[in-house]
Amino acid sequence: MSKIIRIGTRDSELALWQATTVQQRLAEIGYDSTLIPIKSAGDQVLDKPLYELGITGIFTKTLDVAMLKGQVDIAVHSMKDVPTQLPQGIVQGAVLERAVTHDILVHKGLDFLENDSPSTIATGSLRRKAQWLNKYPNDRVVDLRGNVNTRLLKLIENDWQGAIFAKAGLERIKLLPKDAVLLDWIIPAPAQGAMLVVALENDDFTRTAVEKLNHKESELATGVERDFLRTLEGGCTAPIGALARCENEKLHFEGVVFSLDGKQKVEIKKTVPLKSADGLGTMCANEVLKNGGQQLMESIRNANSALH
Ligand SMILES: NCc1[nH]cc(CCC(=O)O)c1CC(=O)O
Repeated sequence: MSKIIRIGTRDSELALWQATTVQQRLAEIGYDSTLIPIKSAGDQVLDKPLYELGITGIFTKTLDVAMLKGQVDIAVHSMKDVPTQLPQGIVQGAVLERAVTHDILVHKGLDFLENDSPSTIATGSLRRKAQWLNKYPNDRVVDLRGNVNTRLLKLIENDWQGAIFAKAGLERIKLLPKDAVLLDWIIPAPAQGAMLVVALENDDFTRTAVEKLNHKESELATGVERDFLRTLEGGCTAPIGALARCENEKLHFEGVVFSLDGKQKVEIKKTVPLKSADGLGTMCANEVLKNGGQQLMESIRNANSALH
């Protein structure tokens, strides 16, 4: 039996690039597909910081609903935007080979790094904010929302020295400035740089097709990072970073949770043989919780609930 696979996607340039990539990859292995762009709630509310909206999965929910209603067969997501708990009936179909994982700084000249006066850096991410303030405690971090294109425009329009982006996102839509600075000291979001295809659990035809796009090492690394996040977060948004890399049959992991002001952190680093990487994310999260992470997460939860 053959059918045309309907690919649900957000309608931002980045999301469309990612969905088109999946469409091409499916075509290469003999499957026809069609793109169905759908506006997500996360793209519609632009005047509030994401963490104030207090919902995880704001970018993915609309597509989940479309899939559960039978309007699309798969959805393509930036994996870091996908909640660690997938909705009932929806499963991970494939993790595509991961692109660069790190953040970069887009700026208007780097003189601000040398002089002593405080700079203003824009980001909507608690994780980026906390890590920037940890390194540059005198700087000001302002909120920045919208899709990648919108955020680049806002940087140009405002009197800020720079803004932080995922390198992978800007590369994909060919908007990465040549002089952007790699922020390799910022630990990325769990699964940053990876694309996830989700499918319906009971759709064997589509799952068999999509499975062929899965990249084993990317699946393993992002799985460990998301286990770390899932164990720590308890459903709330928090400044959590995690990065796993596979190298020479080993998996290198680092994970961290920061206080909102970036002043405190609890981190962990571990290297294990690839074969025994399975429970690593959960184990590392439990160690972080034991070493002060629990108190950090509680104060973050209290600050979050004061917002709502
Ligand atoms: N939060 C939005 C988002 N989700 C995924 C990407 C980029 C691609 C990726 O990180 O996989 C971005 C943009 C950004 O963080 O600058």
